[in-house]
Amino acid sequence: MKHFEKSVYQLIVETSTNLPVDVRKAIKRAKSKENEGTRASLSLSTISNNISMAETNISPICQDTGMPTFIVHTPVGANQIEMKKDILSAINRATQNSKLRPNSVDSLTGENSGDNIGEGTPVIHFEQWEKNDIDIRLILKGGGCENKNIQYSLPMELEGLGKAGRDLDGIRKCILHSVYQAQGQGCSAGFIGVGIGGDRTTGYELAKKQLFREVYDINPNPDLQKLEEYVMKNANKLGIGTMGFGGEVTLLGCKVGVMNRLPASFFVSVAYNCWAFRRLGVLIDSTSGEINEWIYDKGSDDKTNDANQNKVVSDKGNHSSDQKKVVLQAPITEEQIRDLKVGDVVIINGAIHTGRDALHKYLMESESPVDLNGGIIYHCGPVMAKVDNEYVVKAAGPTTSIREEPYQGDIIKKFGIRAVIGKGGMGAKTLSALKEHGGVYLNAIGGAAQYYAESIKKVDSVDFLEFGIPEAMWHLQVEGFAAIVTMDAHGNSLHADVEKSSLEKLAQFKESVF
Ligand SMILES: O=C(O)C[C@H](O)C(=O)O
Ligand code: SF4
Repeated sequence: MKHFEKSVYQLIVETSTNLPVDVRKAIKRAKSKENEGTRASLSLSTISNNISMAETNISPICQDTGMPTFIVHTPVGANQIEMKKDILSAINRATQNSKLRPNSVDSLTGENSGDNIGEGTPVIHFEQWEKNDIDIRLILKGGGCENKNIQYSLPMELEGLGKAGRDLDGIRKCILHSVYQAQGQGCSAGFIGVGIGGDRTTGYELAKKQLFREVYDINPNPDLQKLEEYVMKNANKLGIGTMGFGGEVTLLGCKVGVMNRLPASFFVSVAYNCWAFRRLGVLIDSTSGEINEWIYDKGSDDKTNDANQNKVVSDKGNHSSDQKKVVLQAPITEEQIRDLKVGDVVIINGAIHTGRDALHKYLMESESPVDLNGGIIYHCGPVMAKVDNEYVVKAAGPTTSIREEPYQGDIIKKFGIRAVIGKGGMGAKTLSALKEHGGVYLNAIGGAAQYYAESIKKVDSVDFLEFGIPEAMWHLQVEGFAAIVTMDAHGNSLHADVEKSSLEKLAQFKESVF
């Protein structure tokens, strides 16, 4: 199979950079349901714009290219050992060419392997079938949405919904709860795959497998079809919206599968996938290794961007006249920060510094290599390329901020940081530090990695490269970097408000339906 490696490489590049048509359609539909000018609508414009940019630039849609997971069906007698070698080679090549971010991290030492290859990564499932072609499907599911997966063990008591029993109605409650608990942190609006039954392991596998179904297919099982339709109709009533900003559309797809279980166990496993729902597949000729056919429609001609695309979040926020647009340049003063309120749009120029999990832990015990007084921290793990010995940003959207909740408040105060950019919001401890010290939390659009990469004009330098590319502290110069104040120095948090109101809305689904 002379061309197999090249075909797998093509599959990886397309999956990372070119969103499938059914996903684009779902995003376009969501956009049409949001009122013009709202935060949700403007965020969806940024997302659509980002999707087009990724396709044009042949660069990752989102900087987190996830856990590459392949499901391969091979003809009887095909050499799976050779295929695996080729898949690893293609993964390595795609990583070196900045189509994938190096994402394989040693869980004990924290060392990044640098090529996406390591114990357990990538994931490759082989199965035989009685056809002549090789069917190979790939999903790149990022870590932020993976963290929002959830597994329920019935019967149980669910927040807002009461008792969930071992029946279709109990399953219904679990699914609605799963959407609620994700809030905007998995880059809503999202897609869910649900696995009913199995054990803890196969339940999650079944859930993830559902994500390989087309967004607009119809479940052949009438009960599950009914359930999927119900969830699609009702989950959006939770009002969480794109990025958790509030809005009409929270869920873009729901696919449910079922398998047998043990008498003692009843699991409902939910795999949450962000809007950057990257999965494609190919049928490959098992003699030549050439691609015969693409299994899902690839993006290309369905341009989802619209007239609003370049206005993005820099337009007025949610129809309120006291929300303003402010240009900030570090170092920022306390006075400038105290002047900002939730809903304001901020345009950042000048220096920002990336920092995520490893850096926050480090800064708790050690000094910063640069002066952060009045500075801006960006929760981001970019994709970088080295061109002529200089680093160039290839993709750089925000990462989920809540992971830094144990550290952030202390770090803001210790180093005099004035603004934190991320996504999904932070908790009570950070909110109180923002109030005490005079700081803001700025929400960028999760997944919009091409859009933000464009506003990064220069990489000044880097510290802690030994943490790996995503975890290093990159010192960047930005121009026109737009984000929304979602937590201010007056104790207000849009995230806390949306969480509270969505919990109230969840309670309307308490009564039994099925
Ligand atoms: O690791 C990242 O860059 C982002 C992650 O997928 C997240 O959603 O937090
Ligand atoms: S940052 Fe958002 S869009 Fe990207 S992988 Fe994470 S959850 Fe998905």
